[in-house]
Amino acid sequence: MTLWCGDEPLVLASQSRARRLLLENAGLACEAVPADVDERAIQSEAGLVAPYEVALHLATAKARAVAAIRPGSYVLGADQTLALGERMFNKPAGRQQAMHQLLALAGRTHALHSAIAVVRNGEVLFSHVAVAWMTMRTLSESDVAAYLDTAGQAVMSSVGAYQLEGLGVHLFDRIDGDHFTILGLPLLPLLAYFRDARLLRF
Ligand SMILES: Nc1nc2c(ncn2[C@@H]2O[C@H](COP(=O)(O)OP(=O)(O)OP(=O)(O)O)[C@@H](O)[C@H]2O)c(=O)[nH]1
Repeated sequence: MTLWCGDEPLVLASQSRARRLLLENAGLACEAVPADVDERAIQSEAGLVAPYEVALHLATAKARAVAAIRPGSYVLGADQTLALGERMFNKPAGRQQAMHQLLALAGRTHALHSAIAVVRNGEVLFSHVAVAWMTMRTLSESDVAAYLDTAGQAVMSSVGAYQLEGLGVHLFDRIDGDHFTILGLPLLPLLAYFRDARLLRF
């Protein structure tokens, strides 16, 4: 059963399991078609530096890339950036980088910008950027090592090296923002758009 009632399917232009599960748990069956794009090259060519602009530009680029090979479909692209002051982080390449990133974030507040864009036949029908402010506990190197030992390889799939709905919750003192934004998909404004566009059964 799906709540999607569009005359064409919903396609998620993302490899993210978290994003796909958020949509499926909301009753929106979708086809996942990761966008085959070079995110760093797109960001560099656009000359963007503001975290929310980077997230929006990449989400739109991913949606456009998949919409070009799925004519007629409603294609949802998404992207999340993590910023600590002027410094932006990407997904850690391995344990050592995850250790360094988490020690840099510890005891401070970083911003997660999550952007979404819906593209159909080359037209951007909807886009949105949301931000969450994440205040991490003061952590020692042994604290981070124990976390990484326990959380394992999964941390490499998140831009901040944590899954908030999992063991990542132990890293934080305070969170200001929407749960879905933190997981990388601002679901409430997306559902509002789909509802207004009469693409949902209710
Ligand atoms: N489960 C979970 N995933 C998170 C959390 N925070 C960030 N993420 C994931 O971290 C990833 C952010 O990297 P992105 O570049 O936006 O997305 P991606 O995983 O590379 O996938 P694409 O959309 O194909 O680019 C996304 O998959 C988010 O869902 C969290 O707290 N929990």
